[in-house]
Amino acid sequence: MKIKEFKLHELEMEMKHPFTTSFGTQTKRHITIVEAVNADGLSGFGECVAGEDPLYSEEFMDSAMIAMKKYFAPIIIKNEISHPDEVWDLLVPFKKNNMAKAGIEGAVWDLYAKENDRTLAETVGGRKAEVDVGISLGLEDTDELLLDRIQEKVDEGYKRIKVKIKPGRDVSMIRKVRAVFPDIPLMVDANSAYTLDDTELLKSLDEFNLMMIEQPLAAGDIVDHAKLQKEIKTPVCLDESIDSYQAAKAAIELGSCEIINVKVGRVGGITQSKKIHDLAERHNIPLWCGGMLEAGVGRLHNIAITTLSNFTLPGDTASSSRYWEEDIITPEVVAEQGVVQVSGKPGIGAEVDFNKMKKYLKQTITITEDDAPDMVFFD
Ligand SMILES: O=C(O)CCC(=O)c1ccccc1C(=O)O
Ligand SMILES: [Mg+2]
Repeated sequence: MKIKEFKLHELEMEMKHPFTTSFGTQTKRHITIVEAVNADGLSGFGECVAGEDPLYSEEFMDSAMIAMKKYFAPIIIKNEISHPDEVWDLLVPFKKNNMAKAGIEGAVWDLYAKENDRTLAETVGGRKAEVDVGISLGLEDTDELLLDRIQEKVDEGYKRIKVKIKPGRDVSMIRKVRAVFPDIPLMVDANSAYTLDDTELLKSLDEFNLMMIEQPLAAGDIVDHAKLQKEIKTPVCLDESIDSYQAAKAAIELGSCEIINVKVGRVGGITQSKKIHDLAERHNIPLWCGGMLEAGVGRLHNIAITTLSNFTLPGDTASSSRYWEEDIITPEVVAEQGVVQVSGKPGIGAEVDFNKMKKYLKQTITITEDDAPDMVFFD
C-alpha cells in the first residue's frame, strides 16, 4: 500500500467535566487526528493521544506534532508497504515517541482495513461482536460528589468503576465507597503517586476487595512494583510502566504485575499492542484497554484492540457523551449497559465528521512526497 499524503488535524476540545488525577486536572484536550490518504483519495484515521504537557509520559502534543511532521509521516510516505506491521519497523530506529508513532500507524491500519473492505477489529485479529466497558472517574472535590458520580455510572450499567486516588484521598475515601457500594467491581488508579515507603498504606487497601490497584509507583518502574506485589494481596496493574513490549516482558518475568492496562498510544501502536497481547496471553496475564481521554477516532481504535481474546477485563472506553458535548465521529461511541457494539463497517467503523471536527480545528498540516526529504539517518 502507498500513502500519498498525511494530514495532521490539530484539535482543541473542551471536556464536559474536568478530569483530575494525582498529576493534575484536565479541562480540555489537545488532540491530533492523523489522516492517511492513498492515491485513490481513500482516508484512514488514527489519533495521537499525547497529553498537553509531559505529565503522564515524556511525550506532549507539541513534541508529537514535530515527530510526526518531521520524521514519521515522511518516512512512511517514502516507503511502499505491504502491511501496517511494517510501519513499526520503519519507525523503530527513532527512539520512543510512541504516541506519535501510534498516531501515524493507527491511520495506516485504518486505511489498510478499508482498502481490504474489512473492519479494523477483524484486521487486527479480533473476534468479538461487542465489548464490555467500564469507566474511569477522576478525583472529585469531595468524597460525597464522588459517591454521586459512582451512583450515576452504576445506574448506566458500566461493568466496572475505576477511581483515581492520591495521598490523602485514598483509604478513607475508598472505605466510604465500599460502605455504599460493597459489591461493585471496583479498582483504583494512583498514577504513580506512591513509593515503597507507602507499602503499609497500600496494603490497607487489601480490605476493600479491589479488582486491582493501577500504577501505584513511579512511571517506568518495574522492580519496586515487583517488591510491592509480594507485599499486597490486591493485584497490581501497570499502565505508565508498560511503554514497550520489552517493558511488558520484564514486568511479567519479574512478577511486577498481575494485570496490564494496554494503551495503543503508550506502547507505540496496534502492532506492538498485539505483540504484548500475545505475550501476556501466554503468561495468563489478563489485559484491558485503558484510555487517554480520546476523541472518537481513538475510542474506535481502543474498541478494535479490545476485541482480541486476552482483553478479558472491562476497559476505560466509555461513551463519547461522557467526555464531549459533540464527538467528531458519526455515529458516536455508545455504551449501552456497559456494552459497546463493534461496528460491521470497514475500518474504524464510523465516519470522521469534518463538519463537527472543524469546530475544534486549530490547524491542519499536510505532508506530501515533496515534504519528505531523503532521510539521511539510515538507508
Ligand atoms: O480515557 C479515560 O476515560 C480516562 C483514562 C484515565 O484514567 C487516564 C486519563 C489520562 C491520563 C491517564 C489516565 C490513566 O488511565 O492513568
Ligand atoms: Mg492509568
